[in-house]
Amino acid sequence: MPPQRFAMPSEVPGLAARRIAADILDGVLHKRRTLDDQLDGAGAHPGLKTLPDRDRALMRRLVATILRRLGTLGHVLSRLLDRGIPTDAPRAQSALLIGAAQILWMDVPDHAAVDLSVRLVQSDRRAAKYAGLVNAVLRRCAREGQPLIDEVKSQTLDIPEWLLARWIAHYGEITARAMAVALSHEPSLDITVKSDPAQWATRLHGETLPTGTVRTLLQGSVKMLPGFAEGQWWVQDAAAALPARLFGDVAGKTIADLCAAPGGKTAQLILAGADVTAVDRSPGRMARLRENLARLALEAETVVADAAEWQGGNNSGGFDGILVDAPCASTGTIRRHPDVAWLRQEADIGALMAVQKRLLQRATALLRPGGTLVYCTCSLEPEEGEQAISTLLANESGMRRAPIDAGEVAGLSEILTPDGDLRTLPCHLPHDDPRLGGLDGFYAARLIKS
Ligand SMILES: C[S@@+](CC[C@H](N)C(=O)[O-])C[C@H]1O[C@@H](n2cnc3c(N)ncnc32)[C@H](O)[C@@H]1O
Repeated sequence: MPPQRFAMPSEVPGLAARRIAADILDGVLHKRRTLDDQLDGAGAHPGLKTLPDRDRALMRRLVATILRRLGTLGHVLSRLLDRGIPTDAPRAQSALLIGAAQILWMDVPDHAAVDLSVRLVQSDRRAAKYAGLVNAVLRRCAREGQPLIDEVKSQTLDIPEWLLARWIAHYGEITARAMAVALSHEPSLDITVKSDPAQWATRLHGETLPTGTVRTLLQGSVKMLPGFAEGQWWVQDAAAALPARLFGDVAGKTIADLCAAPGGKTAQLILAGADVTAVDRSPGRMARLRENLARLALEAETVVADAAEWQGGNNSGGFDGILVDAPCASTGTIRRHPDVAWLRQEADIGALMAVQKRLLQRATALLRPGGTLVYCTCSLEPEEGEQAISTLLANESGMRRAPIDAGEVAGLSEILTPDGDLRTLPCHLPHDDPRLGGLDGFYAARLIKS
């Protein structure tokens, strides 16, 4: 945990936000800590509490921008630094990244970006000797940065090589590169509303997507937006809002959501009239689910358990529906969680596949005959999607695929596979303004138990 040195009353405005950004960036790049872990819950950076909402939002955007463009930033800085990025003072490295990201992609005056980064290194014992270097490099970045970005525009430096190679192998070169480009843009804020999307699109200065999601470019704390405190909507990527709809009419049906927290899909199912049992292994995440449902004035039974072992509680005859939104490599969420690209390792996929297989087996057992299983992951990796389902179908003769029709997904046939599964990609739903286009990468399949 960083020392308590953030709320200094006489500090230059904006410096605390940059210092916390630097700590969090160090956490991701050098301690392999996720952004979620450092931004929320028990492990959150203690300085966050001292930041006004506006600075907190700016800090989050700054860190996300750096992680989203890390490969390109590395290229730009290496071209501007004769002897490479200093390795003996991590704060000098983060100050350079923070300064350059603001200059190149954010609406911060260049002189302020340079000044704050210089102050950042000056206040660090090991990095202070690099104040002159940081000043000179960032001034050059303001003058020469854009052409240096253009130099590598056709390359895909912001996606780790191993991951890009997988995407090329599965989706082909053109699609994989389009995915990488889509991931380099700051994403919109996607919202699922309880009712009347058109009205909420107007109130939130956004637009309604064909699937009913409200998409807006508003920034800052979502808690301050109209309708949040009143529980009229929740944040949910447009692609993440699709799997729960694949059950069709769920009014009065029993549905077990086996990996439920923080509850976006649980909320959709309750709102559609289902009697939902929400299961999640993590007590902390389940507490968030309960908090979210309370704000939305929605009710579900909640169970903290390993769903791969769970016996179904009081439901002895089997559930009408089971949703498995399995833990996965999460490579489909890199737009919104850019740390995933740098923290995830290819070796993780095998271990996650084993968990997915156990969850699918249990889900099959918990379903009543004729019941519907929807399996989904926010992963772009076929092992966690298409292959997981073909393995299940090969081993469980009592399960068959119920192909999804384009009419169920607002006519978007491009997001369906030839087998009738859902497969959204970051480059789907293109828009003239790239920030308003794109979807998280999701896979979903619908199966029926005979
Ligand atoms: C992708 S997230 C679920 C997101 C959620 N469905 C939503 O829409 O908000 C995966 C969840 O699975 C939970 N999880 C992982 N392994 C589990 C297991 N064996 N049993 C139950 N939950 C598990 C994690 O704690 C995490 O909350």
